[in-house]
Amino acid sequence: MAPVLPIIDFADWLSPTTTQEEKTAVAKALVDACRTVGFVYIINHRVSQEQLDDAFAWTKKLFDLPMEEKMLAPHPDGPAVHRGYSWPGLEKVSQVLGTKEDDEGKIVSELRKVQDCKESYEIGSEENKEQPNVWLPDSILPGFRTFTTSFYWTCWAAAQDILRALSLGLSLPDEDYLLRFHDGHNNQLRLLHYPPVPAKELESDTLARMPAHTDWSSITMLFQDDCGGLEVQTRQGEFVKAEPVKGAIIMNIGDLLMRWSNDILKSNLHRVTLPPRQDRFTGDERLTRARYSIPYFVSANVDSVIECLPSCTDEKNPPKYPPILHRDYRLMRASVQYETKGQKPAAVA
Ligand SMILES: O=C(O)CCC(=O)C(=O)O
Ligand SMILES: [Fe+2]
Repeated sequence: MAPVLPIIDFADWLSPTTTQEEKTAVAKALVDACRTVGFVYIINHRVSQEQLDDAFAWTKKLFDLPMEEKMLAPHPDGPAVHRGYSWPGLEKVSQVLGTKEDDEGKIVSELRKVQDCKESYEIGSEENKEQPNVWLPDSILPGFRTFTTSFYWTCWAAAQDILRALSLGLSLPDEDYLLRFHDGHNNQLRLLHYPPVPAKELESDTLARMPAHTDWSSITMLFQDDCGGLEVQTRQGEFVKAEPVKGAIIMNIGDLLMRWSNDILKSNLHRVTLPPRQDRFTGDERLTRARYSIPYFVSANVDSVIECLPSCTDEKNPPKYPPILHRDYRLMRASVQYETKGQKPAAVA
């Protein structure tokens, strides 16, 4: 079945003989898709299949380690630093489900009770002093640090093409406009593992892989394995499957760029749920397959002032949001997601 999200081919963007018209066509197609569904597949980008295969192999090796070893690089307590290993249940992607009336008729927030069934490991630039990396001792997984820090910069090379194409497609004053707010040191490479779970737990919402959420980044680039389960909400409100396409980047707009573009580019809800095909289940319990994915979140420098982009406002469309320092925006978002105080997984408590 053909994927339902738009496919943007970057071959023309990257070719040394490309004309300005061809580049503009790629950029306009990208921005058109980002104005509606906010998610696209990007093919013929700079991240080779070999690099991707290696990245998934390292991801599997990491999560195959025993819990005690993974916990030698624990995610720090609280929302300020987002690095290292998060054990299943630590991160709650969407804590406030909505509102409901309590017994006295007062409107209160409905907090989620479902545990997220995933583990993750976050890596940033080694030069980012505000977000220091949390590494395993090298003897536990020799080569992991070297590979992942180099893969971080490979992803950044592909991200720069996308930021340039977005600047051109949005008719910003020049192609490097958005890049000037992004030096690459504030991005985040995330390795994700969703262990096998009984399908009925996901069907009955007692467990979740990743509930519906939007990303906070400027853009996110996601690599997924062939398990499936990622779904994206369209503007009509229905969730459609973002089927695995080998080697493709799934690129989406994050909340920061939506705000920055005066809501012209859309940051849409997405979630990870049951793998779509029956052959993804094994055994009596209908265990789902394990799933691995690798998102790369691209964010502006923390000292950037995020103020409506010049081509996204005119007399009829004044800026909807006041300027905000990116550091303040990030802290505001992180404090909702990570609230831990000394929690540890049962196995290492
Ligand atoms: O695992 C996936 O495919 C999606 C991950 C995701 O949406 C996220 O980490 O924000
Ligand atoms: Fe996401």
